[in-house]
Amino acid sequence: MRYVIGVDLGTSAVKCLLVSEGGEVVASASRPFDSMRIRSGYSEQDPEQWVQETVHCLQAVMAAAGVEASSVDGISFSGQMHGLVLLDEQQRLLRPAILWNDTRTSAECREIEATVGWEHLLAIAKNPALEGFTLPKLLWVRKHEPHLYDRAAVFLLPKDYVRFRLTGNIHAEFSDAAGTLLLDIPRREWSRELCDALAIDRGICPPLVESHACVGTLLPSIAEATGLTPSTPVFAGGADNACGAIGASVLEEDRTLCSIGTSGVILSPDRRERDVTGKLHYFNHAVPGIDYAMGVTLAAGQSLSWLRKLIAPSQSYDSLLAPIDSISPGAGGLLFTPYLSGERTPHADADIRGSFIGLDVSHSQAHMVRSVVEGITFSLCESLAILRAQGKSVDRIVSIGGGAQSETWLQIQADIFNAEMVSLRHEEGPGMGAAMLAAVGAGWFDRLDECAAVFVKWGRTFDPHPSRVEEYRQLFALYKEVYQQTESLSCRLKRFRDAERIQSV
Ligand SMILES: Nc1ncnc2c1ncn2[C@@H]1O[C@H](COP(=O)(O)OP(=O)(O)O)[C@@H](O)[C@H]1O
Ligand SMILES: O=C(CO)[C@@H](O)[C@H](O)COP(=O)(O)O
Repeated sequence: MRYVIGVDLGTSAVKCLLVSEGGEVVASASRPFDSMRIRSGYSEQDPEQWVQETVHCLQAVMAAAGVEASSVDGISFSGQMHGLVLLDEQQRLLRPAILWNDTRTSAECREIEATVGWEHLLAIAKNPALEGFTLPKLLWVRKHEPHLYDRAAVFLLPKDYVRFRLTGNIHAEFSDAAGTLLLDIPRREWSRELCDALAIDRGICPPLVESHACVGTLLPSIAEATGLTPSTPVFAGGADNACGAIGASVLEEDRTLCSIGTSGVILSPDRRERDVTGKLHYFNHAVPGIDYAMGVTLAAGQSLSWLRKLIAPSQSYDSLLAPIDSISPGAGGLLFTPYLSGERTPHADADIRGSFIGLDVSHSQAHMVRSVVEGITFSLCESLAILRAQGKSVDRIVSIGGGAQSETWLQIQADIFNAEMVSLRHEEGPGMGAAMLAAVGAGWFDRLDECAAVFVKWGRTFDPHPSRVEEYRQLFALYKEVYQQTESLSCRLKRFRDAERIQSV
């Protein structure tokens, strides 16, 4: 039997999967990370911790599976998007990584828009300047930490840094590069025009390769630490949302994905540039020749993990969600907006913050949990509504991520989205897409759709229930008003939030 390994560098953890030729997960391992939030809006992680925990997980899957190291035909990666990792001439880290959910860069976003122009930016990078993207972070470091910026020789995205440390080779691939705002998406090259306009040395951008390209083999020290052989081929991989889509067989325009991890995503492949108006993100897929449109809720699963940590830290997600099944849509008149770290879609607003509206003395913990689950799903429904308004008919959605582990939540997704929800038989997350990129890179299959036909195994289907669809239609209209009503309040509360504080989440 032959195997491949998919590594998913998530925000809350790294997960490694050892996958057989039949697409079965033979062994898996996961190790959690913390994020550092030294101020409101800041979010950083230590890239060294990513490397250590990845090596630990690789060692754990090899030990658990007990397979010959020589039977592993390749490793590939999926990773949290947009994070900035800066290296000096000696390829040493200059500072902690600034993550996708860090929103300190509003001033830099305005600077990019003013210098490049909105239309021009959309023509080249296909996206507006958003705080989470990599380019504004680079400009922030240049402005606030010039002593570090001056020493920067190259920037990397999170999974590309881990892959570099495992192979010694520096690369980026298109699906993640698209989320930097420095890629000329139509030309598939780092944008000379954007670099020149913003006075960025194009030499700081890493060389670009395809997602299934072989970029080297394991360093001897890594092979020894993990139990793999130094000749194991390593393939570039993709952005976590692209890999999540691959692992769920969302490869063509007729499919749509809902992913609820730390963030939440509605993603649909696109060959026609239906949305390059900046309402949704528009990125290269890790599937050759196709792009995708995507809307992002910054704190999706994170809103639930935040609530659990506050009110029931010892409860599992399963037991936290068990009582919400007996509560009706609308959680007894309680609405939640998940803007815990600002928002991206449909409100590109770093200053908005979340709210519970309608708290009543009769509300229990279960009402709060249900309203958080509903609020996250309403937020994703706003992205879905944009896709539908652009003419995409969405009747069936594949649901992945931590949020797809709960049947109650899957039914709520069906009722709020008014679409049939399909889960995967084994919810493995984007690591499966990474394993599939390794399987194609290793030559097991010529194309990802051929691989998907073998690897992707469907789970249960959840149909929308007409009466609940109607109730949620009415609640969704109220939910959408909460942003309008709280926007100015959130803005005026900002100076109180900005009081410095140190915490880890
Ligand atoms: N059993 C569960 N039921 C419902 N939600 C869950 C469950 N397990 C995890 N989650 C949600 O999924 C989130 C983690 O999803 P995951 O895909 O593992 O995250 P990431 O890839 O961003 O690190 C948690 O924050 C939580 O909100
Ligand atoms: O910023 C985005 C997409 O634009 C996020 O989706 C990150 O890619 C993090 O993903 P998760 O850790 O939630 O999977």
